[in-house]
Amino acid sequence: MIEKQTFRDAMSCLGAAVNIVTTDGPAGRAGFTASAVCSVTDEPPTLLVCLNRSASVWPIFNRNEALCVNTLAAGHEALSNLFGGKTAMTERFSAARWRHGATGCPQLEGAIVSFDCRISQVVSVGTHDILFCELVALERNDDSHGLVWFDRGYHQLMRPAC
Ligand SMILES: NC(=O)C1=CN([C@@H]2O[C@H](COP(=O)(O)OP(=O)(O)OC[C@H]3O[C@@H](n4cnc5c(N)ncnc54)[C@H](O)[C@@H]3O)[C@@H](O)[C@H]2O)C=CC1
Ligand SMILES: Cc1cc2nc3c(=O)[nH]c(=O)nc-3n(C[C@H](O)[C@H](O)[C@H](O)COP(=O)(O)O)c2cc1C
Repeated sequence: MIEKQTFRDAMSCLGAAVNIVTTDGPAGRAGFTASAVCSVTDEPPTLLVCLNRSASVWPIFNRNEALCVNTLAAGHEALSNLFGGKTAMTERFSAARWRHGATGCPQLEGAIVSFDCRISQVVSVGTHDILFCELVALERNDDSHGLVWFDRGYHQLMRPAC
């Protein structure tokens, strides 16, 4: 049996994009930072987000049935920490500018890419819900540099000079 801490230490070796996942709808507005985001299939275009059921935002995502994955750019480190927990929702959202896409979920101005989605399926595994999200619309910003969560810290990724 692998200990939880041993698993986490190993997972900290996997670099991942950092995202602010937002929702809005009948249950209200919410957002949280997530590195557990992954492409699933391109027919239909679908990604997944893993959300801890003990997070304060879980009941809101569970009821709204739509979300937007906003992939963060270099310079978004403080915003990522703000959405990383223990902060009031109004404080999180007042720290940035947002647009509203097809689903009505908040899209972060300056995100590298925003995936506006409907939640198509939810599977519970252990402490988390895996939210399968079918793409409705997307917005890209090809000018900013990237941001990765690796070894418990942020690392900026420069685009190659052309
Ligand atoms: N999948 C998740 O729920 C993740 C949660 N976090 C949370 O952010 C905070 C800071 O994380 P780190 O500085 O990276 O240190 P950490 O030691 O808590 O986590 C190291 C790595 O383990 C994985 N991990 C952490 N908590 C997990 C969870 N509850 N379930 C599944 N995988 C998990 C992630 O890949 C994470 O980067 C912690 O509170 C952590 O729980 C961070 C990354 C992913
Ligand atoms: C870099 C980073 C990545 C995270 N990734 C995830 C994730 O993939 N899934 C998740 O459920 N929580 C993740 N978290 C933790 C949530 O952002 C946090 O639990 C969420 O903001 C809810 O906190 P609250 O219960 O205080 O509102 C991450 C936190 C950080 C700082």
